[in-house]
Amino acid sequence: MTARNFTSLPVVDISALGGRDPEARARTAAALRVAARDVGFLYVTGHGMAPALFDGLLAAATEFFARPHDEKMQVYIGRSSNHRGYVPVGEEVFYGASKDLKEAYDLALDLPAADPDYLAGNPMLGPNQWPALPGFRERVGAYYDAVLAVGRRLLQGFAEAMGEAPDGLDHLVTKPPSQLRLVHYPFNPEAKDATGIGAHTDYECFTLLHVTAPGLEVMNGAGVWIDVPPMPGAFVVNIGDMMELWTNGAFVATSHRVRKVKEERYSFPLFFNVDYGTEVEPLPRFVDADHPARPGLIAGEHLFAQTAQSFTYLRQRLEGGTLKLPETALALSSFGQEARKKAG
Ligand SMILES: O=C(O)CCC(=O)C(=O)O
Ligand SMILES: [Fe+2]
Repeated sequence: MTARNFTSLPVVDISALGGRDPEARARTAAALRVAARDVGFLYVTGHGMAPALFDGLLAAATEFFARPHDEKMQVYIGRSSNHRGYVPVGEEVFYGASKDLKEAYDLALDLPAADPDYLAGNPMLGPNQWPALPGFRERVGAYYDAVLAVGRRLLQGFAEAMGEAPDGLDHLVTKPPSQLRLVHYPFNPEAKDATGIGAHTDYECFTLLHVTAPGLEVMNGAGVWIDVPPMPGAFVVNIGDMMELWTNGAFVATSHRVRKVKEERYSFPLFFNVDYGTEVEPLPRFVDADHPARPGLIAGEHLFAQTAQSFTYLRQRLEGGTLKLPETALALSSFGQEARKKAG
């Protein structure tokens, strides 16, 4: 078995990140580098998040998804200009045209309505749409703040793993379009062939995922789907498109999917991103004659372009001409193993 033909995920304890012991930090960064290069997915322990935050998030999500459809549609994502709110079953269609069997509630950094980027029409930045459920905003907001702080520490570990100074990327994260999704996969015994979520890579730097049940599968270098069961107390972390690009493909944005669920399932990915306007291009140390630099991208435009191609309400705005894709927009599945397969 070569390292890229992994059959399980590495586990990395990140408690040394942000600490005072540079050697322990460097060992953590080295472990992150191996995991990012050989697998693109890992379990992260030692993150320090209190269990009550997960419990509060799950309770809030359970209450929200149990509300009647009409009530959830009061915060329908298509009512927002910055991609926040309720995503009903069937709204999202991934590459390969699988209609996912899931509903979601999407939020991100909760900016004031007076934020200049929001007022200027940025499609990803601005305020959240909050449902009128007592305690929802408090519990979900507390989780968001805590997981984003873990993400900032992890970014320092990945920066060092890429050969940068640990704080070398911090200045790129001042107002990031880092989205938290509350995803509910209902159990449907009738569904014969529905995937929970079609195969894809994540569009940001990396993802911190908390799930309640098995179902996630990741593709290894041989194209074989590997099960990723939840590990209690650990985050599942995966490399996204931006880190694949910074490393010119040395780190892999590993394709993943959720197969048809055998039980009701909740999942909570936090997609950690850099600021909307960040120009991401391969770092020079990853470029040589055998590895020519891939074209760069604007982080937020990439996120928006990918999102706009997979959400029905945005595709309708594109078709209706009220919305335009950025000029640099790539097709879906331009990263990860699927892209490698397409390239032959
Ligand atoms: O539900 C999961 O386990 C993964 C969800 C996911 O991959 C995503 O939302 O991007
Ligand atoms: Fe994903």
